[in-house]
Amino acid sequence: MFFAYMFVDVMSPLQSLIETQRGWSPDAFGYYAGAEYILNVFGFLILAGIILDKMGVRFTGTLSASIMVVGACIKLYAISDWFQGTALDHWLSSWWVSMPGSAKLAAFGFLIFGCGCEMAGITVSKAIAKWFNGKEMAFAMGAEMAIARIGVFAIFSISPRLADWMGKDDPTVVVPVAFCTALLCIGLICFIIFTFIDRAFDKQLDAAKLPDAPAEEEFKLSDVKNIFSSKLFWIVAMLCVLYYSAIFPFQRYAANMLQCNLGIDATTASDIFRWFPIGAAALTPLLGIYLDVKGKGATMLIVSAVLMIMCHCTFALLLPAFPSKALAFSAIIVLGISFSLVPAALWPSVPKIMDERFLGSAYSLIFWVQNIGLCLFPILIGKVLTASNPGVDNPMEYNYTNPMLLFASLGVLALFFGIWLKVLDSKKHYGLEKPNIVSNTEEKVFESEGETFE
Ligand SMILES: C[C@H](NC(=O)[C@@H](N)CCCCN)C(=O)O
Repeated sequence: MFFAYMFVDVMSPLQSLIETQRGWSPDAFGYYAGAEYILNVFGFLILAGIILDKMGVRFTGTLSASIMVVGACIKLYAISDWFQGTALDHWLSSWWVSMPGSAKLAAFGFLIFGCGCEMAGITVSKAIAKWFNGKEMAFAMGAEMAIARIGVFAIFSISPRLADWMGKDDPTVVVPVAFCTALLCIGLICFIIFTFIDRAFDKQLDAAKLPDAPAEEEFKLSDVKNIFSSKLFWIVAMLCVLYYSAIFPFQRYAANMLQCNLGIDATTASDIFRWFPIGAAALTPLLGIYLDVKGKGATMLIVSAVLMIMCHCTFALLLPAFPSKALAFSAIIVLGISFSLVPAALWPSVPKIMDERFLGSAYSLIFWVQNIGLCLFPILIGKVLTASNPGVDNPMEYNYTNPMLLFASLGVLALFFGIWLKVLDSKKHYGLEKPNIVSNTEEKVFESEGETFE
């Protein structure tokens, strides 16, 4: 996931460079960024969850890592000089002309990569739930997410520098993308090694099972229907989509937003923004430990939404009026804290309320709803940015107030769902506020076939 998250954001600090070098407008950049999620939204993620529950972690993980490598290679080719001027480039550039051929093919590669990346995300969550069942699961998930966030930190730090590899006068997006593609190949090899370790772990689990233990229930397609008909599922999924839509799409535009508000170059903007994932990386595992030992998951979700609203309002209204690096830096750090609370509380809560046999599908359905937002919001933000800046050609002069207010409004809605979840939890005792370690020994709410959360 470290390498996958690096690849996801490798172009984020280079928005202005790709605009000047390949003619991608903010709109085109928005379409490219949203492409990561398109196939997932059109059902691939649901299929991925079913594959995961049917075929297991080892098969699905290897498949997903391979898909990421294929998608990355397509994107690398699309932005390379080799693709420029080819027949395919001419043909792709001949229709929907506001989206250059390179942007269309890069978006296609990113779409393939996105299928692998999300499939890998649910696989990793299910694998952690299996390996840490009854133990420090929230800490383990927090640590995994922290490693992924360090990937984002790393890529925001090195991407602009790798782009200058050939010299500051001749920057290129190809070197950073090629570098991350190579890392994905290493990631695939790492996962193949993990499959051997996981097989050995399964043997240990089988050996530890009592001979007369009841056979585990198999995953059934009707489980998907049951998950969909649950109110609690929808609250969790809505909270997830609203919150994450104000984070990941923001990440794509953040560097440029800082450049425009502070009048700084891409490297300086990335150097400020990279502390956002680092703050999240440092805190998520600690909050995971807190959740394992003390609980308070639903409260964490509420606090997180409040912090996010404050930060996006700062970027929308305060930073343009008081363009200070210190202010930008403080808001980025607070947003990092917010971004450690939701993941630390949300993902480890899912195994508390879902049965293990359809945990893959449960994660995939939440990811699916989330992906709809992650797909649409970069596009919407690109459109709002273009509409709010009529006649502005210089990518250093955009006014980001409206896009940032849109992100803040998502936070307000997420806050509403967080409060609803907490109220429901206190009435129906789902155990979301309880410590993780204790609740693992208690009965899951979603126990028997056909039963919904309530
Ligand atoms: C674990 C969680 N991941 C997700 O929410 C993914 N569905 C989205 C990942 C976006 C980058 N492709 C997280 O990172 O908190």
